[in-house]
Parts: sequence; C-alpha cells; structure tokens
Amino acid sequence: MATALAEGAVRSGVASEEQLLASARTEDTLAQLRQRIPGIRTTTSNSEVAEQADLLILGVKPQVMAAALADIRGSVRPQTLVVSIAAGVTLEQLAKPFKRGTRVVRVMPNTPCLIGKGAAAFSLGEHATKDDAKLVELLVSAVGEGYAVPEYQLDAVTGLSGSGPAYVYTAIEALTDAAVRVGLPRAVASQLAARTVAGAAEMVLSTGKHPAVLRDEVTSPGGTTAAGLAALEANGFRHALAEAVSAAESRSRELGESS
Ligand SMILES: NC(=O)C1=CN([C@@H]2O[C@H](COP(=O)(O)OP(=O)(O)OC[C@H]3O[C@@H](n4cnc5c(N)ncnc54)[C@H](O)[C@@H]3O)[C@@H](O)[C@H]2O)C=CC1
Ligand SMILES: O=C(O)[C@@H]1CCC=N1
Repeated sequence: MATALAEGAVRSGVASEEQLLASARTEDTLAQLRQRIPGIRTTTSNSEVAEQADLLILGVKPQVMAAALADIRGSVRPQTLVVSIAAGVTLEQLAKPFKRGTRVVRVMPNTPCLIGKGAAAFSLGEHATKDDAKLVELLVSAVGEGYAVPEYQLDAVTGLSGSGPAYVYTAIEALTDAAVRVGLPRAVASQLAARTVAGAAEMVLSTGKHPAVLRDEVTSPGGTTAAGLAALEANGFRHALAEAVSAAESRSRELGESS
C-alpha cells in the first residue's frame, strides 16, 4: 500500500523518485521496491528515514506500529508531517510518541490505488494545517479519489472502502462460479462478471442516480432480474454485506485498541 502511495507521490509531483527514501525490515523487500521505483533510495533503518523526511508515510501493519514508532520517535524533526495508513491506529496514538505539536494525518486508502482507481479517506490531527490537508489531498488524488472525514468515521471507512475490494473480488468469483454452473466457459464468465461490476459502479458514479433507480431500470416486470433479485433477498444478500462492513469496522477499532 505504501508503495502505491509512493508511486502516487511521484505521479502528482509531490516528490521525485530520487527524493524518496524507504525503509523495510529486509533487503529483499527493498530490492522489490527498487524494481517498481528505480530511483528510490532505500535503507533498513527506520530512524534514517525519519531523520530525513519532510513527509513521513507509516505503512506498517497495525500490529507492528508501536515498534515502528519506537524506532523513529527520537528522529522525527519538528517540521515533518507524519502520515499513517494503518487500520485502526488513532491520531492520538500516532502523535503520542513525538514532540508536542507534531503534525499527524491518518489516511485509509484501498488497493485499487495501485491502478489509480483508489478510494481513500483521511483525517487531520490536531496540529495539522490547511497546507497539510492540501498535500494529503494531492497525494491521494494521484491514486484515486480522496475524502476528508472526521476521525470517528475512519473505522467505518475501513469497513467499507478499505476492506471493500475484497468483498467485491469475492462477489466476482462467486458470480463467475455461478455462471460456470449454468453453462458459461470460465474465461468468458470471469470477464463478464468483472465488467458487470465495473460498469454498474461506473453508472452510479457517472449518472449520479440512486442505485435503486438504476436497479429499477434493469428490472422488467415479470422478467429475469426480478427473479434474480428475489433470490438475493431470500438469501440475505444485504444482511451479509451489512455484517461484513460492521465486522471489519469493529476489527479496525480492535486493532487500534491493541496497538
Ligand atoms: N492492503 C490493504 O488493502 C490496505 C492496507 N492498509 C494498511 O496498510 C498497512 C500496510 O498493509 P499492506 O501494505 O497490506 O502490508 P504489506 O505487508 O504489504 O506492507 C507492510 C510493509 O511493512 C514492512 N515492515 C514490517 N515491519 C516493519 C518494521 N518494523 N519497520 C519497517 N517496515 C516494516 C514490511 O516489510 C512490508 O513491506 C497496514 O497498516 C494496513 O492496515 C490500509 C488500507 C488498505
Ligand atoms: O485487512 C486489513 O486489515 C487491511 C486494512 C484495510 C484493508 N486491508
């Protein structure tokens, strides 16, 4: 995820490849990163990155955030903007190890950032400025769309758009399997399933119509769609999605509480 943001930083002109400095625990990970971003400088020292950064992106898992913060707490300069993409880790937890007044921002991106189609939301910490908001907006806009939200909404964002691509991949896989069951070749079924999801999403975004209106436009009286929709409702489709978002939102809060 952090690699996608680094690529976005280059694309949006926030930084050149040569201005980027990244750390990871192993030289193997860093070698892979250098293949993606040839000009990037790399190190296995988190504190070396922290000492030099103007914009410091923390892209570790929530479970190792405390250790990563401990590595860098003495090295972050007062003028550095600290941005975390970790699920659940709060602005308060992010700011705590640093000197009072350190500017922190929490961002929740998603993997479609890798192809410039991400959906991200972010919240500013107490000391972050309007210019910081503009910078973060620029960064996330380079990899998709960014929305400013109050921090209390970020776990819900995680449950929806952070984890959401995985729900949609599961839906595409299930639709493909179902189409194979009723006779379509898998290669065609998988393309049709993915394009149906992409096309329907694009209809919502480009027409601005309520999804229910768009659904009604597909649904002929006594037709196939009404039959399909009735089967979805009978099998708890909406409830399953609601439970997925809710479980992921709770897990995000839990991850924050335990890190
Ligand atoms: N994968 C996703 O869809 C999304 C992930 N996130 C968040 O992004 C963060 C990273 O997730 P991914 O990119 O999926 O994981 P990842 O495993 O691909 O990346 C984590 C990186 O952290 C490095 N690392 C591990 N321990 C370290 C340490 N002590 N110091 C420095 N580097 C260390 C690893 O080498 C690895 O390169 C997580 O906090 C996650 O909650 C946020 C939105 C979406
Ligand atoms: O599964 C996770 O915890 C991360 C956060 C959002 C998407 N992936």
